[in-house]
Amino acid sequence: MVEFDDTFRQHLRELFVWRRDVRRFRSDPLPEDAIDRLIETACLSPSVGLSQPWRFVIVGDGARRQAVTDDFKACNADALSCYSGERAARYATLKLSGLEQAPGHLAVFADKASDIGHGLGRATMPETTEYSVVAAITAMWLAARAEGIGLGWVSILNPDRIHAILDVPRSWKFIAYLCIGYPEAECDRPELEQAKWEHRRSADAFTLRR
Ligand SMILES: Cc1cc2c(cc1C)N(C[C@H](O)[C@H](O)[C@H](O)COP(=O)(O)O)c1[nH]c(=O)[nH]c(=O)c1N2
Repeated sequence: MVEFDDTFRQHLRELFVWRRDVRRFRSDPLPEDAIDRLIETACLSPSVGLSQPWRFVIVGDGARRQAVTDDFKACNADALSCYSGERAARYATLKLSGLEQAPGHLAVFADKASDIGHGLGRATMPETTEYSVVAAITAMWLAARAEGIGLGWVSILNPDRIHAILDVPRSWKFIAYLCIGYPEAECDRPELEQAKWEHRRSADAFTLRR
């Protein structure tokens, strides 16, 4: 049996504290097998009915990467136009993707048509397919940080455009586009907190007791 001691638990807590959404990447490349290893770890995640609905697309093609970056720029301009006044001015200063610097691009989808798992757990809550994929992304995020690799989740994208750019099956639902690389800096506070956009609140703020 494997046991985890206090030192491990302390380190694990530090891993949670120091995991960041990274938008600023150094230009040095990742080890050749880094993304495959992260995918392997992600595949150890829980999934509804053991359906393993995650589908990963490693995006290495320059034209496709550029098309995703262009889509981000268009979506981000639209997002900016939804704010006004001081909030708009602040939004305009935020760096919300590392698409142009990150050596690794990874798109993640949920396969809504797969019969792996034989539907167990999904009849009343079909959205558990997507939840399972998000669980896998979280595992990957932490595993990456544990080896000094940063991961940045980009959602300011048009899912239909991403489908077309990456030419994946229609039954795959777009979940995340991840930038992966070595971070320029480490920090124990979210970048959005440093930029005074939002702050992390204590667990009490989100916990009811009945
Ligand atoms: C589903 C989802 C989608 C996004 C994000 C996260 C998640 C979970 N985040 C990252 C988000 O801003 C970040 O997690 C919080 O600000 C907290 O910071 P840390 O992750 O603790 O560094 C994110 N960040 C960003 O710069 N551009 C984006 O499009 C997104 N989209």
